[in-house]
Amino acid sequence: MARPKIALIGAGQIGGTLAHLAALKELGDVVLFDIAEGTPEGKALDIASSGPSGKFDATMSGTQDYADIAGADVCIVTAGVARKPGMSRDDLLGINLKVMKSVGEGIAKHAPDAFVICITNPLDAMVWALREFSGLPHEKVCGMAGVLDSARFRHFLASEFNVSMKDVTAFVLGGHGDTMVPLVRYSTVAGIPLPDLVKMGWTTQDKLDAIVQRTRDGGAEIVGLLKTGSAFYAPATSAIEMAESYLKDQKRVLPCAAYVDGAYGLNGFYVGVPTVIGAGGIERVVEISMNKDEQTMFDNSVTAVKGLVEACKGIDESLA
Ligand SMILES: NC(=O)C1=CN([C@@H]2O[C@H](COP(=O)(O)OP(=O)(O)OC[C@H]3O[C@@H](n4cnc5c(N)ncnc54)[C@H](O)[C@@H]3O)[C@@H](O)[C@H]2O)C=CC1
Ligand SMILES: O=C([O-])CC(=O)C(=O)O
Repeated sequence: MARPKIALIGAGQIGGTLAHLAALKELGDVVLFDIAEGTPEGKALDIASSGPSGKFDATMSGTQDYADIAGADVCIVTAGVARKPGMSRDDLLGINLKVMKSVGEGIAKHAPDAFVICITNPLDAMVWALREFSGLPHEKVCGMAGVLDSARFRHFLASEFNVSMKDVTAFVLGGHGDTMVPLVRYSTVAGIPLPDLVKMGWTTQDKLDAIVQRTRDGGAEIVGLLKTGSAFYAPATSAIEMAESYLKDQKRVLPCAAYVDGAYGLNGFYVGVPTVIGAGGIERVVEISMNKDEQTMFDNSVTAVKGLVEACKGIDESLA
């Protein structure tokens, strides 16, 4: 059977890391697409040359021509601009919306059967716009954010408790912005919910609150440290987890920005929710019950994303 084809639209920091991870995990052959001449070709050659020592079989190529993504099984989109210190993700909306238009049209023309994972920020509005521009089925277009935000939460919790990250579960829902919703009640160590761990004296409510806030600020913390761009190792690893679940029909339960139509009282809206990812794409949106506080936080986050979607419609009339 032929290897799957993975098209990476954007060959910058995340795109290059995605290509390397896809190769090391032998998920398929990789095509890197970027408007910056030489960048995708150079990264493809560099990663391909790591194959003999990395011990993988995968072809790598770089291109500026959308025709080369033809027949891709998965497209992961990182094309656009990343923020710098002092900026919010939302400041990227105008510039990255234009990029989503050309990417959406390119995918629609050359890889209409692909499972598309958008990473470009501001994530929830960009994945909505990318779906609109591409016209692909909603279940085949999603956004990566919840896996990353949950991974950060798990990392901080594991450090606090001095336990393996493997035994920590966490769910972060809502939009990928300041209003994201780390769900403490649904986050556990070996199945024990965090509120119980506070009662058991493993940590204090104040420390847990600080970890929740650090999770919300996780992207900005790294932007402040790097100064020239934003996080890329963890974002790429998170998207690869989603791509792998699709390609291998693993049916992983992963939080991602998915089209929600009916669940959570939403009618046709992209926001971070738990999903099942398998060969059908987003096969299911998992609706969990929320208490009053959680619902209020989720509603605030939905309102923030709605504002960004409206801003997109104001910029590009074809979206209105
Ligand atoms: N959803 C999430 O959780 C996260 C999202 N991000 C976002 O991902 C995006 C990419 O981040 P990085 O890879 O660090 O940025 P980067 O600047 O390293 O790479 C972006 C690449 O996109 C290319 N590009 C620009 N316009 C293009 C177009 N029209 N067509 C094709 N390629 C184009 C650029 O030449 C550049 O190589 C940013 O918007 C960033 O904010 C970053 C981290 C996490
Ligand atoms: O913070 C940023 O600009 C990039 C991002 O979305 C993240 O790392 O969570």
